[in-house]
Amino acid sequence: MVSAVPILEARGLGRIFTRRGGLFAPRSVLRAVEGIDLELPVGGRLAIVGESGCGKSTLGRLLLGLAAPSAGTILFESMEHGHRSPADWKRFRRESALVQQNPLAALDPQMTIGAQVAEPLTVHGRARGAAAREMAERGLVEVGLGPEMMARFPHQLSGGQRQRVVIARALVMSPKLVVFDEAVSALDVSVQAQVVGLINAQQHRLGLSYLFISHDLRIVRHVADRIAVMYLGRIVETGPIDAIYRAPTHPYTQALLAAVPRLDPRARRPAVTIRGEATASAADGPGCAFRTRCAMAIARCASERPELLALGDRATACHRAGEVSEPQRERMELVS
Ligand SMILES: Nc1ncnc2c1ncn2[C@@H]1O[C@H](COP(=O)(O)OP(=O)(O)OP(=O)(O)O)[C@@H](O)[C@H]1O
Repeated sequence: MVSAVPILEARGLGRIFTRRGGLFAPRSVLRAVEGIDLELPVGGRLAIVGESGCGKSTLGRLLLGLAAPSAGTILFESMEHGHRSPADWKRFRRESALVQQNPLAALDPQMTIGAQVAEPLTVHGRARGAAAREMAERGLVEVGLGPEMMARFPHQLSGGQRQRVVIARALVMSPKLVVFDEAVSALDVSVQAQVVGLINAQQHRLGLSYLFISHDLRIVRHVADRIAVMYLGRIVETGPIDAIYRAPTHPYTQALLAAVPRLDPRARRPAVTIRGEATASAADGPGCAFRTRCAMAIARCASERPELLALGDRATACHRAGEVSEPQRERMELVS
């Protein structure tokens, strides 16, 4: 059951990276994340999607306080990150977790699986010794791994088993908030399905609130209630996942979904990619950052940045939102 009270909120969130210039190149500023507003209700499951480099990981790290924002505020359980004392940060660290793509990099090759899953419990003073080991073993069983895994080392496990270990370690503290950042992207399709099932089961069991960051639109449908589509640092469309998949209104979301033919097994569309690439410079200036790749762009798109405007429980940042008809959409796919 999803509560209406947000556990996590972001307002006007931004992160700038300054790139040092070379001999002939001036310093440049990259707006990796800009103007992000979002709310995650207790028990909410929000997917963040978009192409590589659009700022998804940076957003996840900002929300977890692992990177400092250049602008905006983040509130977890109504407390601003910027106002946290060291003790408040400690509590937040206990109550939040990040699960990343590469389990081998996340695990220590020299430590047994049992010791690694128990580690957060001892580090945060929750349990130690036999009690911590028992909780770790239970955590492993909950992600479908037998107690015999306790004594093994990461290299003795398959990729899917290692990712389960990473999830067990993230969940052993019963966190309230988890950011899954491309958490299943490196796994085989069948293992992906198992891990997605596991995430769903654990979410249900713990009443977790989470962000699920992915570039893979086939997967997010199975793990999220709402979706936010990012393009060059900004959210361009957001809303309930079923409604957005059924009727996307932003041309970028439409193109992303059109590029995933297997979303709808009845559709016999070829896999297509959106023409061109997202270039960071397109986000500078007054217009829409997507206009250079958009088959629907008009003069206004170059002169005026579309705001993220709400319509009911969804919102879109496009001057031509919702104008695209089914036949036009087919043509758009052919253009790309
Ligand atoms: N520490 C950093 N210093 C400089 N630029 C950075 C840094 N971290 C990220 N960036 C840049 O910020 C932009 C957003 O990166 P980010 O990793 O958040 O995107 P992403 O959508 O998660 O992409 P991917 O899926 O490829 O990880 C990219 O252009 C990236 O090169």
